[in-house]
Amino acid sequence: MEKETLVEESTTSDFTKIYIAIIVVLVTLVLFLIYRSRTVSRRSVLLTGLCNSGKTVLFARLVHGQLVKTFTSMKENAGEYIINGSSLKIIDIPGHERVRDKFFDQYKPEAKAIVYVVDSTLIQDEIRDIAEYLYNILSCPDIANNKINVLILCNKQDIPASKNCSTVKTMLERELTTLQITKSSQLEFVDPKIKKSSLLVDGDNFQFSLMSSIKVDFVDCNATTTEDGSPNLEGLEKWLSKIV
Ligand SMILES: Nc1nc2c(ncn2[C@@H]2O[C@H](COP(=O)(O)OP(=O)(O)OP(=O)(O)O)[C@@H](O)[C@H]2O)c(=O)[nH]1
Repeated sequence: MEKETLVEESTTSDFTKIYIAIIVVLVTLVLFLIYRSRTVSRRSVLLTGLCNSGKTVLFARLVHGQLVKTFTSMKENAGEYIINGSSLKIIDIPGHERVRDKFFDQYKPEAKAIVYVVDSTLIQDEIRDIAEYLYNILSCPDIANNKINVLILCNKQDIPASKNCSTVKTMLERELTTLQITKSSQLEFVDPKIKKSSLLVDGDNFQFSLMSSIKVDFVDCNATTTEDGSPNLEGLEKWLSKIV
């Protein structure tokens, strides 16, 4: 009789162990599925920059391998770019001030990298706007926290008045130095504790190399719009092949 009770007890405890194991596996599976559904896979390259910098021409060159006639976009363009046997999704974000933040916010969760296109012929006249939009991108927590790489693409190098990428870099560093001082003092006025969050780098002098979580590269480019002119996308394509 005693033996029977012992056998019964051990069978019951075996069943309990199996039940617990099944529950643990099910809970883990459910948690994993919830985690998977919340993590968006990052495989998009966002083409950003002011109006007329050349994003749509570049998009058409990369995605369709051809030259297109463009006009100011108010909607995004999206397409696949194949490189080294893999594919990246290229998203051309319109540069118009009224819509660019909306589209940037919509696509930043899937960004693997950001290409910031600059019209190198207008850098002197547009430096404030160019630096301000770039500041907004670089100070975006989603971009810094996910260590998203950024390429500053100095476009329209076929035009003699254009500045090359090392001049563009120097001009942007100077402007971003001013910008982060202005932004941080404005914020300090509102709340001294949030001053630090507005700085792109520690210290007053901004340099791209001092940014701790975002790597910023520079390359020259021309997406050339004439039928007979050959484009130069070599630097851009090399960079894309590294991040794919
Ligand atoms: N010469 C020259 N012109 C270019 C180059 N890339 C673009 N363009 C011209 O610049 C103008 C603007 O090009 P888009 O590609 O429409 O500019 P975008 O950045 O998409 O502009 P939005 O749609 O307003 O954001 C067009 O007239 C293009 O033909 C280039 O490398 N060289």
